[in-house]
Amino acid sequence: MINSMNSVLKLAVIQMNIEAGNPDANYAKAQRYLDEAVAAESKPDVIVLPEMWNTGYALTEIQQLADPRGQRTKAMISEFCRRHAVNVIAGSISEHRGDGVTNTIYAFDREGKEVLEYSKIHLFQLMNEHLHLQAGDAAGAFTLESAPAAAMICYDIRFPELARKLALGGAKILFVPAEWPHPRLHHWRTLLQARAIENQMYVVSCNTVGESGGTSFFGHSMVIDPWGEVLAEAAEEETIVRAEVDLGLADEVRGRIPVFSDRRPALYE
Ligand SMILES: O=C(O)CCC(=O)C(=O)O
Repeated sequence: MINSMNSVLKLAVIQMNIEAGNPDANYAKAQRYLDEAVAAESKPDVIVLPEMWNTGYALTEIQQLADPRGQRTKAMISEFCRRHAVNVIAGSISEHRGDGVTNTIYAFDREGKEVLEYSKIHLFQLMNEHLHLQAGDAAGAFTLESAPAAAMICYDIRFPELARKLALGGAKILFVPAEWPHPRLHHWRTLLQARAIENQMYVVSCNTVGESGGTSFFGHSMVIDPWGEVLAEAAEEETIVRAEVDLGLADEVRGRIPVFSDRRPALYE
């Protein structure tokens, strides 16, 4: 466990191609990448998966394909976390909740205990999410090894109010699983860096790669520090992005430029 004396975390971000409409293939691939991530000499503390990694954007079949109450995903990830004593931000999956399907992140700690369930609250109309998915109704704050952390999903990063709320709640690191496509690479990079700089926190994004239904996903998963420096960035192929972060830097940056205490919310909220 980390504490105030040890806030360094090794990250492994799994940037993978997802086969739309083929959960069995995607669960098998995710398992292979998880195994590869922990096999490294420098074992990660936290592993991150991308958005909708079980089904991809097979939205017209999503009712049949989504994981009922997330049971298959939760069993697989929880067991993996326990076996390897590692935290996993299980990207997001399509979860069937009985009355509809949500785009939901789970996070599990080193004991295999679920510490976060967050369903995407802003559905992306350009890709018809609003026609097939139910939006969540709560923000994604959680605790990662004693530190305040948060998660948002893909399109959510266009809503700075959400990231600010999570940062005001104390989050020092924000995880962003995504399936973000061409041609908006400059939006992706700029928005992620902006969320890191304005909220003085780490941003860890995990995008997909490959083609699906005429849409091309560009990868470029990124680890950005609270100054906005890019510590690691993938290209457009499948890969595991590895980086080390020190959550103490968020406190240091917040101390040097006291954005939070300088806010004048009465004038603009
Ligand atoms: O906001 C964007 O440009 C992309 C968002 C997106 O692809 C998503 O939320 O799935």
